[in-house]
Amino acid sequence: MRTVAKALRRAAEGKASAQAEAAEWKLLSSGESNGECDGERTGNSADQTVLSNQTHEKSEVCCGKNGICSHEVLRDGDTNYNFGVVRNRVMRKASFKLSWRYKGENSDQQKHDIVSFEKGNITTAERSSKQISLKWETQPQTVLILTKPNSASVRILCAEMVRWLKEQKKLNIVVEPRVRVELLTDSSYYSFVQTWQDDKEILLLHMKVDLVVTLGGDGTVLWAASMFKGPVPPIVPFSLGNPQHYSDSEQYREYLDSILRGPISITLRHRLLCRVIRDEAKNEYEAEESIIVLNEVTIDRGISSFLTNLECYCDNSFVTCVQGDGLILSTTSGSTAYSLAAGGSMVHPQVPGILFTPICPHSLSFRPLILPEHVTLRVQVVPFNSRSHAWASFDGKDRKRLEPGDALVCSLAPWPVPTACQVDSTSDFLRSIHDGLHWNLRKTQSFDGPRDP
Ligand SMILES: NC(=O)c1ccc[n+]([C@@H]2O[C@H](COP(=O)([O-])OP(=O)(O)OC[C@H]3O[C@@H](n4cnc5c(N)ncnc54)[C@H](O)[C@@H]3O)[C@@H](O)[C@H]2O)c1
Ligand SMILES: Nc1ncnc2c1ncn2[C@@H]1O[C@H](COP(=O)(O)OP(=O)(O)OP(=O)(O)O)[C@@H](O)[C@H]1O
Repeated sequence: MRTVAKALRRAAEGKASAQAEAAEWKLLSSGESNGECDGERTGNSADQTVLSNQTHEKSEVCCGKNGICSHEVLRDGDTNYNFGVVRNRVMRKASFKLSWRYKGENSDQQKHDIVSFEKGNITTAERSSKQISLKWETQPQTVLILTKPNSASVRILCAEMVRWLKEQKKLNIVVEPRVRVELLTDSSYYSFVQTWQDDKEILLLHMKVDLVVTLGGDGTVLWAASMFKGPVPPIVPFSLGNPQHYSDSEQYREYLDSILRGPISITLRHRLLCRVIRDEAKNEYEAEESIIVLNEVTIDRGISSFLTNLECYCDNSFVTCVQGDGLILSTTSGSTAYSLAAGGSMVHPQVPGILFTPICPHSLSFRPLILPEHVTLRVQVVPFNSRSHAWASFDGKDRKRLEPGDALVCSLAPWPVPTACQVDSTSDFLRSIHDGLHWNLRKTQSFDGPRDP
């Protein structure tokens, strides 16, 4: 009973702490933080074009009741190549507006009433065909390109794309330090490409980058999302496995052109905010740094041969005790990844919810669950009856050891990952399960044979 009471208290504290963290990020984004945004200017070394965290003087976030707006007021650098060298010219980061789009309608009509109580009758608004659309209000200026390492074809495509975006679209290009070195090894032409020197600068990327392009597979999108611990700019994933993008360079140019012009159909992919709370912590504020995942957080037995023994709570309610190889708490985007392999349902990424999927439970009746988006989940390694410790891993990375009594608290993060669609959310989801997973592929039954009279 003591464990239960303690866990319930911590679940409530966990939610408060996540909300506090969201508020902190809002402050950071609006430039009212304790000065972290206003760090010292990063020097512009001769051979390296670097980002500075000083460029973000002030940002305004404009979230009207109808739709979601983004306006960031930034201070520009003196050249196109370096952020934050001169602090006296004000530039707007490309702003955009999100609105619900209805099938057959091109207008910007927005509708937010999901439930209506007119004349005492409860009705729900028709919302099955909603597609979120992103419309640029000012032109994007800065693109971050992230690439899968060790791939010759990605490297070639990246060099070609950087050149085209710079020469034809006059955009500022930011890449990872590794990629800048690769580009400069190919040619000194690429010296205009920007990067960062210090990992702390990555924390401010969301204020400088209008668009992220990923060249790779799902793992590269996960990598891109993991770089943004708060708000995420729209991501345009170029999937290596998708011949549509790669058959010739004309096609990717056309696609990028349409993205830069807008409007773009996007999928808002929810993420999970996870915190590890050690048994000895006196309160939630002693939690370790939170981690945000796009696919899932997994608590498993690692190399131990013993069953994990995990006590699970959803808000104030006891859910169950997992005795098996472990548990996956997945987003709907992650539902087609590890959770699927463990028997979870595939869920459209726009469905708000958290998947609760056991890994090899030693029970005949443990079916996976899908819980609503607003809950806080708490998974504790049972303090007294566990034969071993457990391991938490985040999007398949960053494993953390959980001792008996340690807990993982997880809820939906306030910063989704907006990804550009090829067609629209639903077509893209269906195509990914057909092409990527060969869902329900079966030899067509032959025509000749027995029939109903
Ligand atoms: N048994 C399993 O299926 C299993 C085991 C471990 C990890 N994973 C998944 O791998 C992910 C990490 O990906 P990685 O690329 O860094 O590792 P990786 O290189 O080992 O690739 C894992 C595979 O999962 C696919 N994948 C990742 N996210 C997906 C998604 N949302 N929908 C459909 N397929 C997806 C990738 O395309 C890749 O083919 C983890 O988040 C986890 O979901 C799956
Ligand atoms: N920019 C990056 N820096 C470091 N690691 C990266 C980067 N981009 C991707 N990775 C890692 O490389 C691995 C493979 O990436 P990715 O999944 O994109 O390629 P893939 O496995 O060939 O694609 P697919 O999804 O088609 O199977 C992933 O584990 C990912 O975390």
